[in-house]
Amino acid sequence: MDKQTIRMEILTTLKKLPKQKRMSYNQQLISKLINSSEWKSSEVVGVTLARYPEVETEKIISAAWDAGKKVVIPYSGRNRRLSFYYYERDTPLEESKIGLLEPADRSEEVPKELIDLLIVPGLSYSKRGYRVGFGGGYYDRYLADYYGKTISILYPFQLDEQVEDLVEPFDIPIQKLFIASE
Ligand SMILES: Nc1nc2c(c(=O)[nH]1)N(C=O)[C@@H](CNc1ccc(C(=O)N[C@@H](CCC(=O)O)C(=O)O)cc1)CN2
Ligand SMILES: Nc1ncnc2c1ncn2[C@@H]1O[C@H](COP(=O)(O)OP(=O)(O)OP(=O)(O)O)[C@@H](O)[C@H]1O
Repeated sequence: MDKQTIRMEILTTLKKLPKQKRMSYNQQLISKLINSSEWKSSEVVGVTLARYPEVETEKIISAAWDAGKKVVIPYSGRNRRLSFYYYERDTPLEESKIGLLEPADRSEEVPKELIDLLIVPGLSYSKRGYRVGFGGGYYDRYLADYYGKTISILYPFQLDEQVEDLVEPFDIPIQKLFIASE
């Protein structure tokens, strides 16, 4: 199976997921996350503004703010380069070409050395933390010289050892996966 097929299959499954199930998974993930040492030891957390049917991140962002952490969100720039910016309740956003919400004011990029924890989005993962994302390699490029902590949060069906067969030299595994249980 190739990456494109995996992407389509997982997107289909995500879209079919009943609301109740989705809510219960999200609940589990947020509690696993906020009880983790990775979370507790981080002051600056990088996270995406997830869009349906991705795994939700809204409550993670609120939890970070409530815990007094700073949140940074990505902008997908030229040459598939990500840059991160502080995100607060009143931060102006704009819609990207593919419909993601991204920071409108990009005058002050947050250097990657300041980001303690990156919550990396993806569609499918192997146990070792290799991932298939939306394509583009934005995160692979960013992670190539990122030395902070990386985690991903996922629903049980997003774990797939077939991802191991698709690992390419530029792929960088996520350090820790938080997986909702059935
Ligand atoms: N919610 C969310 N935000 C995220 C990601 C994600 O997976 N989820 N990303 C995870 O990586 C980055 C953005 N990923 C992207 C992946 C593909 C394309 C894309 O297909 N772009 C079109 C058009 C771009 C252009 O014309 O330059 C293309 O490449 O054809 C854009 C961004 C950062 N933000
Ligand atoms: N460090 C890097 N330097 C240059 N090109 C890279 C690097 N990492 C990945 N790439 C390129 O980016 C593309 C990666 O696409 P892939 O389908 O693996 O993306 P993905 O991991 O699913 O997406 P994303 O990381 O955006 O969520 C490949 O074409 C690869 O050549």
